[in-house]
Amino acid sequence: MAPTSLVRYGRWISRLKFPYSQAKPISSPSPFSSSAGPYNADSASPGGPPPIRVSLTDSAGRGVLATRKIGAGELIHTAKPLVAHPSLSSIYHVCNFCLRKLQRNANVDSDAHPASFCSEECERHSKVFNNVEMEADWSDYDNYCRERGLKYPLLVKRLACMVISGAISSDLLDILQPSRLSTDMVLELEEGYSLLRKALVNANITDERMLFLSQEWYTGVLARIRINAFRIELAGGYEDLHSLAAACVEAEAAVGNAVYMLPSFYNHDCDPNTHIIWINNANARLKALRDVDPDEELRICYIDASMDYDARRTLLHQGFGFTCICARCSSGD
Ligand SMILES: C[S@@+](CC[C@H](N)C(=O)[O-])C[C@H]1O[C@@H](n2cnc3c(N)ncnc32)[C@H](O)[C@@H]1O
Repeated sequence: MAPTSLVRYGRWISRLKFPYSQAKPISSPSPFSSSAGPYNADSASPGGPPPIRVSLTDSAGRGVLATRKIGAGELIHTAKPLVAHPSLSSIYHVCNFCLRKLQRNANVDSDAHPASFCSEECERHSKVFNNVEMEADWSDYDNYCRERGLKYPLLVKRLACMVISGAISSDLLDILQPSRLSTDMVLELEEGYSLLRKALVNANITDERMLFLSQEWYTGVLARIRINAFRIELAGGYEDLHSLAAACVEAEAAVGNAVYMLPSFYNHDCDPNTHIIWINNANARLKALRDVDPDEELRICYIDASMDYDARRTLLHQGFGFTCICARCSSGD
């Protein structure tokens, strides 16, 4: 059965407010600006929108399909985060907005507030969350994340601050697929929710501005982030595949995590035809790994493809909650 076209790229992109990715002309030097286009949040060639569409697939929900032939190595599109947050171990070393590594002479001594930025531009863009974030004391919440090794609640905290500041609507992520959370998992989230609420109440954020902040909202956002967040490792200037492969082997720990809109619709394949990379900051680049035919689905690999069959299946099941139906898995490789 041919995939049913659900959404043309530009339709929903124009419906949503993008805090990290306001549509700007090409001349705007936003840190998340792509090379072109009025929707430079998720854009590729100067000539128009990316050569993709989001459609229903036969067996893996919605997916991203090529609308024309795409050549190996071609940049399909770029994508700016809807929300990004440095990992706690990187917080003094990367830009609090775009996750770019800070220069050594940046003001990041141990007494400095973690909100360091790589440029005035990033500092200005960060106002969508930073004014609210700076009002609260996050020590208990951050400790809760640190002690449990949790990274996604940091993204929820930032999203909540964006909603409070009026930069985004509280339903921004609703379009994304949520993961199924067990009752035990939901109970575990209660502590994070009450710590987030407490930090904001103590910062005198009014009830009116926190109307959206129910436990249901917190759980729903985390359930979506869990499936759709990307762990960001910067390749730092490596663009070609061989150099990137070498860079990945040497890569330091992730600088942070981010959620995107379009990249969230890419399904997984253990032998992918597309990959997502980050060069200097959280601005993602989706590139074809081989020639792709029109109407062929573009798939990325969510995990380390070099793992064996059993390890891949366990990880995909535990981390993403699905049993992979890709051709490689079907062949038992
Ligand atoms: C990041 S979302 C991708 C977009 C998603 N299909 C949607 O409709 O929004 C990941 C989810 O897509 C589905 N999926 C992705 N790749 C798959 C695969 N190879 N086999 C089966 N399901 C897959 C799973 O439900 C998974 O949890």
